[in-house]
Amino acid sequence: MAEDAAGLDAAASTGSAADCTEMEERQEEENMKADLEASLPAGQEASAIQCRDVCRSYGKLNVLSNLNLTVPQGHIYGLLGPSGCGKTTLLKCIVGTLKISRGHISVLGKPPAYPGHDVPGRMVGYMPQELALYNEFTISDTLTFFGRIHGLTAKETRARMDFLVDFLDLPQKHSLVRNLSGGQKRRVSLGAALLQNPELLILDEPTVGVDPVLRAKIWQHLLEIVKTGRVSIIITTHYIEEARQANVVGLMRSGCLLAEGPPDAVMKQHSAATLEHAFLRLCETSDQVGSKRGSSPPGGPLENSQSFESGRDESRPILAVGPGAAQEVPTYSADWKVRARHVLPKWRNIAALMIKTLVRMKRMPGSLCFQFLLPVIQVSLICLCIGGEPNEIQVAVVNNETSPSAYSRSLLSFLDNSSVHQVPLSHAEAFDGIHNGEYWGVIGFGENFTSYLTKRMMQRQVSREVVDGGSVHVWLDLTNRQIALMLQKNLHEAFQTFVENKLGSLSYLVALPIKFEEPIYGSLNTDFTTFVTPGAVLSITFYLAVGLTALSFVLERKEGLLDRCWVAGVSSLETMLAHLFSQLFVISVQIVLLLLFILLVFKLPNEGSLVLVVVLIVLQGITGISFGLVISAAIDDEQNANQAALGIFYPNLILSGIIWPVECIPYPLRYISMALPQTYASEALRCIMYRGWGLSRMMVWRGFAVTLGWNTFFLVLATVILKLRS
Ligand SMILES: Nc1ncnc2c1ncn2[C@@H]1O[C@H](COP(=O)(O)OP(=O)(O)OP(=O)(O)O)[C@@H](O)[C@H]1O
Repeated sequence: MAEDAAGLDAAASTGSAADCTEMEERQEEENMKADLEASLPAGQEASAIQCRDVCRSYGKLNVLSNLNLTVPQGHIYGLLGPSGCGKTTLLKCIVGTLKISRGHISVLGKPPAYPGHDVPGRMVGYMPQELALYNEFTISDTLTFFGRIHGLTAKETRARMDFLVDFLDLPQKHSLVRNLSGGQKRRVSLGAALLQNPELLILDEPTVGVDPVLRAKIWQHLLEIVKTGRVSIIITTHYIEEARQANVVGLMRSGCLLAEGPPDAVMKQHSAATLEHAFLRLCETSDQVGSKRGSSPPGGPLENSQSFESGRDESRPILAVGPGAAQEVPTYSADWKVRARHVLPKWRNIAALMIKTLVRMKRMPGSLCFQFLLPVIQVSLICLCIGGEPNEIQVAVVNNETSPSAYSRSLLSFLDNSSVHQVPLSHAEAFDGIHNGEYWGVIGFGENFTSYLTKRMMQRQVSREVVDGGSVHVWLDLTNRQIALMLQKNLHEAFQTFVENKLGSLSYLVALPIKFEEPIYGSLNTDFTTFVTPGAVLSITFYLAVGLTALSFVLERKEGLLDRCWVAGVSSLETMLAHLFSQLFVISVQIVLLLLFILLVFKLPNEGSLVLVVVLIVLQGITGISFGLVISAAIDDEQNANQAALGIFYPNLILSGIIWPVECIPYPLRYISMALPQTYASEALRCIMYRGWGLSRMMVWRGFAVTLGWNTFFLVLATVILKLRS
């Protein structure tokens, strides 16, 4: 506390002797530069990283404000600062996973992600703050995966792996990452950053959760690898004192660099015995000057820090190292071939990512089986439970005829007994029962039904009483339309069979004057299942692909895996293509199983080309993957991603005419329905399967065209969102 108070006093006296202090500071800066230059081995004055006037904000929150930082070549740079001051953000800007809003960054001679530059790529080893490891991988899988991306041969990877397992004191290399302790996982993550012997190491808190002995060993290794002068390291740590081993430290606060220089020089300048005290003094001085200037704009400490030290360049740290902020930004150029190569996807990376997905699938056999079987289960449930004939429908029968040869008995015998269960009752019991919900209908016959019906059949003119008495009277509970319709249909069919039985060739005399000829397409027995299934197959394929894609990407981003792969040199396009190809494998198996079930088990007809059927379903799967990519590009959190995927499920299912014909949708909504990915596609699939149509028919090619259109739109949208958000 005494020291803190002294620091505050010193800061207070700064204002009264401003000129004097300024001169002293300049002198100190000169001394610092001299110290740093003296610490540089000959020929290493070049800088590995240069940040000039770097600004970066998240929305309205300014995280980096005119930050200047220089990491000399062949040095360890310890970046220190309190939690939330912007260290991780700065590192992400340096490796290129975040774009800066203003300023200039040069990493190993060029801006990050510059065409033809290997940053991100092989030149940089990045250990993010998150563990960023695949839990289903073993240590060996993890290092092999990054080895593949960096283009190491299997032999090189093995040699490095053996060294790193030994050096980082890792468990057996066949241990699963998910079974490792927190500290062991961090060491695997560090191993992945060190794997390819990069020229630049960017380590975000590599020693958190690591025991002091291993921490010392890691620092010793870092000091050793920089000795050659080829490797430069920037490291953040919460253990401020361990940064004394760094060649240069940068003290950061509220998005600005307060000081930068060799640790001893920083401590000397602030008459502090430890780096922690030096940092405390710097903060106090910064606060003093800030409050003296009265410049406390709203927006929190990040903005306050911009007004550090009155009368000097705000962006300049107290102890600048290397070229000043005013240095001109160099211009870079790359010819079109390099630019084209930079944009084109690398098959090596795509293959590495696909192998990664396959290895993960292999490690999760339960989940893979579920993925394969889920669509089959869903479509089986649809075929079994939707559109079939109701069974054992309870119907009350009030028959006032008693004779065993009565027509009423004969007619009732033609009623399908498996679907209609007849319960003979008295008039009162029957109506009590239907009012109590025990029966779906009451079928009534008058006592003269047989004689009246005979008269109706034989005589040209009959009275109204004869017509009424010779009719079957039916009272229905129409609250369930499907059951009521089935009862009506069964009664009509029973009557038709009865008439044919009684009148034989003369039955046409009592037939309705409407004759349904052989159907042009489909069969007379077509049920609702036949209508629903094609659309359901498309919808199932689409949604499973949406779910898998959206969730896997959101989770990978959340765990820092996407960033880590990007820094290793994998582009967003390569990630998307690899995901698309590996998902295509899953979709293909799903589709084969789906088709086997609907065509062979549930015997749905397919009059058209099986190739067209398969291609259309695969394209719908790709639409699902593309839509999943849009969700994962736009949404960071898995809960929101889930909600987005589920949120569109029901409206899309209803509006696409999958469970009920589009013709029933009222007009303003019909336009939306027509634009949806599955409306015309379902229609096209029905046309192929039931009408045997090919691509020459508009209703078929329109389904393909709309699906391809959506695929393109979703993929472009996902790419644009990813670009805008990086
Ligand atoms: N994706 C983001 N969206 C919005 N704000 C963010 C985001 N990432 C970081 N921030 C904010 O930016 C500020 C700096 O965060 P950053 O992670 O760079 O700090 P840090 O110095 O690395 O902290 P720590 O030492 O705790 O890791 C914090 O206020 C944080 O809340």
